[in-house]
Amino acid sequence: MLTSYLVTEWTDPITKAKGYVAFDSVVNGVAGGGIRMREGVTKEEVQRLARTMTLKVAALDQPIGGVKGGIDYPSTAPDSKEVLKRFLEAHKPILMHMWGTSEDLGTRKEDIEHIIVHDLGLQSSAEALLNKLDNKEMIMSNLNKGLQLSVDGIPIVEVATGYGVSVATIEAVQWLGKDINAATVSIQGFGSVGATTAKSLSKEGAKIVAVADVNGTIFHPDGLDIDLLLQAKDEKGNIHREMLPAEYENLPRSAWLEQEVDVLIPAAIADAINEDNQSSIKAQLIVEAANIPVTEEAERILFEKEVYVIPDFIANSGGGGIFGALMYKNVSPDVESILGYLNKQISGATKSMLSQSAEQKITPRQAAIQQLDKDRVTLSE
Ligand SMILES: NC(=O)c1ccc[n+]([C@@H]2O[C@H](COP(=O)([O-])OP(=O)(O)OC[C@H]3O[C@@H](n4cnc5c(N)ncnc54)[C@H](O)[C@@H]3O)[C@@H](O)[C@H]2O)c1
Repeated sequence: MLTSYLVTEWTDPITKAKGYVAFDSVVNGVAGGGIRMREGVTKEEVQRLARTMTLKVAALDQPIGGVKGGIDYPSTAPDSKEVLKRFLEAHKPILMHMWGTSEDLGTRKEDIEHIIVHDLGLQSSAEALLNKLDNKEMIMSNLNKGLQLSVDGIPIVEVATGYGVSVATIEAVQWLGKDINAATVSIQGFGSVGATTAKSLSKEGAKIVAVADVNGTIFHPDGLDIDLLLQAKDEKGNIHREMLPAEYENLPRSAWLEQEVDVLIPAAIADAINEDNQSSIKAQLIVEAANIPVTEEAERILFEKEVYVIPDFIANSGGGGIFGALMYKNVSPDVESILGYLNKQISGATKSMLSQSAEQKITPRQAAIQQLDKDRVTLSE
């Protein structure tokens, strides 16, 4: 049973939806982490996600703890923004003093920022974190400038997560003695993380042969045209099949996992790879773009079969890394500096994690945790 530093439980007075905020750790009185909205989210899932946040902020050397919010409600419901608003209103005191937040699965940064600034009257969704800094005004101005940047029309926070996943993938593929230009990839999820990962990896020359969204897997052995998929996707990450070429095959939702590819990238749900389906995996490398997409037991079994999992708190740290870069690392608010910082950070962490994993015959996750500051990540089970 996972224990957290602090957990709130909330019930929406109108829909009766449940919501949770789990602080896994608090450093300097504050913690950072996004809000997930999905039907079926449990307190335990939120606590596990908060644990990942503790590891992520420690890996990025940010002076904050790890927290996560979760609302058990369908993000596609017409009143989902109203539910999100009531959840944020109820947590206003925590947002003012302890919790810097952002988006996650099923929520959008613009919606969260809009509610926090316009409805709650705070300065920013990162207010609690900014209040701890001496030069708050200057950093807030850099943060606002940085967060407004975009690449090819896609907001930098989204681009950065996918970019970071692709940096970790390239390092790991090289470590396995392969070239990214010759690598084939299958991705679960085509929302903000899956789509930007696909875009970034295809730019680097990888061949994305399969992409799954909630409606099934789209497959083509010669590789999918990612720009076309991006045009065919809506803001929830649903791909409109009628906009795709007839030769693209429509396979069941689970087919993404079974493909003969070099790399699998789960970029959607928790526990996507588990004890029951891990035996169908043919890839040698799994890069966790989603949070907690591989169960502990599946990871252990796969490692025995020399299938390596690059952990979420290294691979998908790019989005959170931007906040850290602009708030704590003095990185200037332009695309080149931000992506350059993330590249150095994530490729360095991936390389040293993999060499320690090989040297000590431990999983990449165990190696990465060993490399973190013990005081930050002494976790209670
Ligand atoms: N958004 C971020 O900044 C961010 C950063 C780091 C990690 N993450 C993690 O990445 C994951 C995805 O987040 P997102 O923001 O891209 O979500 P999103 O809501 O934008 O997209 C989710 C995608 O997954 C697909 N999907 C949902 N259920 C599925 C299923 N059962 N099978 C196949 N596909 C399914 C949806 O169709 C959609 O394409 C989450 O685990 C999240 O915690 C998000």
